[in-house]
Amino acid sequence: MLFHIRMDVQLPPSLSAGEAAELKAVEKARSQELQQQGKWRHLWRIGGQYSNISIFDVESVDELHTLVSTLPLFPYMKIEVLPLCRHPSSIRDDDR
Ligand SMILES: O=C(O)C[C@H]1C=CC(=O)O1
Repeated sequence: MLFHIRMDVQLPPSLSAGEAAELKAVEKARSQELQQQGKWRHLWRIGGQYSNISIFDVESVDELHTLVSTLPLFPYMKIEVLPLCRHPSSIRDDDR
């Protein structure tokens, strides 16, 4: 199952620069692990914003929820999820 996800990050001003850097490093490692596993299929920065557009490829809504809600930055992100279905006119075999 594919999901289009938008993540808007808002770190609290109370977080020190060191704490923010550590959190971002842990988040980066986790996101790269999920990308290696093929779960986090695409990751794009939205220009000019601390936000991304991602495509997740998971087995279920429960799996999606578990992966997203355990991201280190989850407490500091607003997340929007759109479930994706195969378009009948798509020429791409992996669009499912
Ligand atoms: O930077 C972000 O968009 C938030 C998050 C997603 C991947 C990552 O390394 O951080």
